[in-house]
Amino acid sequence: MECRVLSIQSHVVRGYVGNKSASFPLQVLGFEVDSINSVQFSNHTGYSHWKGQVLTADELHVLYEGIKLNNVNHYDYVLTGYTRDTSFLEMVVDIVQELKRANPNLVYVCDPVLGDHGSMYVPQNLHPVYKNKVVPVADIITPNQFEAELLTGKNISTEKDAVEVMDLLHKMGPDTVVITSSDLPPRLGDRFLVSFGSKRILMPDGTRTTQRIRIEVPKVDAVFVGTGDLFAAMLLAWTHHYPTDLKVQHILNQCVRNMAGPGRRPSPAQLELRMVQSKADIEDPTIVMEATVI
Ligand SMILES: Nc1ncnc2c1ncn2[C@@H]1O[C@H](COP(=O)(O)OP(=O)(O)O)[C@@H](O)[C@H]1O
Ligand code: PXP
Repeated sequence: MECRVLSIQSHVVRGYVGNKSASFPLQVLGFEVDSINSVQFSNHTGYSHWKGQVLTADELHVLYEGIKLNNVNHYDYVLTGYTRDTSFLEMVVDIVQELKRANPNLVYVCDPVLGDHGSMYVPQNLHPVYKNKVVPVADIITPNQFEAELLTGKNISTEKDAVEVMDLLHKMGPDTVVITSSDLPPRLGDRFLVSFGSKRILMPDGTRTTQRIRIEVPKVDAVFVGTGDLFAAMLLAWTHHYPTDLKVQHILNQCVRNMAGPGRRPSPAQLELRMVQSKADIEDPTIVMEATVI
């Protein structure tokens, strides 16, 4: 059956971030993707120069009205990433709420793109909008450590802190929280990357429980931009196909490990392609990694 995603993220002429990183892998996995470009930039903002346009809230509204007038505003998922404008982000919240009223089963996957490694790469005034308006309507969020700390006001220096931060994020709204990367010391050695996942689950007897995992995967010795966007898209895809499988993060990370042979640095495009392999393909028991229930 058709599964349709409304993806509101950046577009870049050169490179793979935002919709350029998320749409094609989702399409390969069988999703229909309707994309709205929150910005159209020459390249991502990590370059020395970048130029382009930012879509305003009014322009977003016009596009959404067009979809609505044709009565094709029926979505199973909304996926959002990079935005630069507060009123645009507020309009996204209005759209998500309206789409949820039309389809109460709609799942909103939000990558709260604010920054990384201690510095913001979007305007500061987006922070309160994510915290007070966007996160409360999201079902799945994928902050990195810096974003999780900003949203909760709590630093993560230990695994216990990470659990507390994920609990605080659950209290703000989302049932699924993934801290996609952290600076915590890996148990397997410093060439690994530590991330966390937490899911609030309604049990058959009506009680609620929280399942949490810590994942360590081999770190590729390079810095990527657009991996967060790709990650959020693939989390959407794999949680859709395997709704009860908490190992989704583990599976995704295996893809990254798979394409990184010794001494090889994958390009973002390769990374993108490897992340859409089938589940059977990527479950390779010879790969050294650790996923622990915490
Ligand atoms: N250097 C790396 N080595 C291995 N995997 C990586 C690396 N960088 C990113 N990833 C993968 O991409 C995911 C998202 O990356 P992250 O840097 O946390 O996102 P963001 O861009 O939002 O900060 C990680 O969970 C991991 O699976
Ligand atoms: C235009 C644009 N989109 C998206 C991103 C997000 O990239 P990532 O997936 O690495 O968080 C960035 C980060 O610089 C960006 O400049």
